[in-house]
Amino acid sequence: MIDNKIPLVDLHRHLDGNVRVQTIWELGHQHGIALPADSLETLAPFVQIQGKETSLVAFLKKLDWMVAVLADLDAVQRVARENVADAALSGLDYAELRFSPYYMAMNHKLPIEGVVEAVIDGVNQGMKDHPQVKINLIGIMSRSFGVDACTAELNGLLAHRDKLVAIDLAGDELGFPGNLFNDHFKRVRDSGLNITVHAGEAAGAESMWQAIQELGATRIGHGVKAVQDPKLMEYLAKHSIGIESCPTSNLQTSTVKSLAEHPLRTFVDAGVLVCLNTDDPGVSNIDIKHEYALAHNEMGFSAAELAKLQANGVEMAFISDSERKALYAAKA
Ligand SMILES: O=c1[nH]cnc2c1ncn2[C@@H]1O[C@H](CO)[C@@H](O)[C@H]1O
Ligand SMILES: [Zn+2]
Repeated sequence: MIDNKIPLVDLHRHLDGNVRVQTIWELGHQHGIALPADSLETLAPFVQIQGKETSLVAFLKKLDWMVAVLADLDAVQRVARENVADAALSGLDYAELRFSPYYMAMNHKLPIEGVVEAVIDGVNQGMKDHPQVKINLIGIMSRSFGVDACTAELNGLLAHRDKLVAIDLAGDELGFPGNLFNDHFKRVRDSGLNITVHAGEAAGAESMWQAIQELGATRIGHGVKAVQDPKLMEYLAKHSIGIESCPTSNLQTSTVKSLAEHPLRTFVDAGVLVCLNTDDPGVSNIDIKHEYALAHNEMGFSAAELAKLQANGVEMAFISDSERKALYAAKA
């Protein structure tokens, strides 16, 4: 299902949505944090989706235990390091790991900038241990905690601007629309970082227009609702706005009722640049190969079409052309 001549990438992957159940268990015990279950087996359903949730916000609750155990910066570093190991083990050549330092810091009042540094350190250690995978980091502003929290979060992220490739906006899209964050993204544009925004997931196509035209997004996370707006579809194709598609996540958040309703095929037919991603692999209990298998077995994509999706991911990556060439060269 995977073309071995094309680099395998995952561009939409939350580091704080990928904490191992075992790690939650160990950190909880190490730091005396009361967990909701008394064995690994009974803990899993609290942090992994069973079937599907009724909404995005319900899905996002599963991540809460993943950050509840981040009692100190060592814990943050460990989780970042393990994320690189997980990416390597799942066969990825390149991944963009995104994380929300405010969300990771808030339970134990860790310093936001310290969390950013601990993530960077952990990822660097992970890359030393697993040199077959190259990682870049995307900083997230978690919109669910409001405008001021996002300002503090952005301050912490921009202090390490040179260690990031982009900034994202994630969380409760319906409750906290993108226009609340216009000023934040003005700062991001001034910093020169790339911009990707979660949009058209819980809210409609208008949220994607806002992300592109006002926030300056050049990639969109999910973008499921674009298919309701033919003008937007045309715009996405014409301007090569990349869609980071995450089919399993879309099912589990009830963004789509079934895979038959998933817009991946519509994007491809309309000439929109789109790639496959995991979103929150720990919460969904999947890896990237699962998404390719799903597209093949349940959504009718041929091997050639999967290869195109795989290559789209490389094209959409926030890397230079020489880095893109190096990724391909390593596969030759
Ligand atoms: O699928 C998603 N849609 C929107 N927000 C998400 C999704 N997955 C995780 N987060 C959000 O990203 C931050 C942690 O990286 C948290 O704000 C979490 O709620
Ligand atoms: Zn996401």
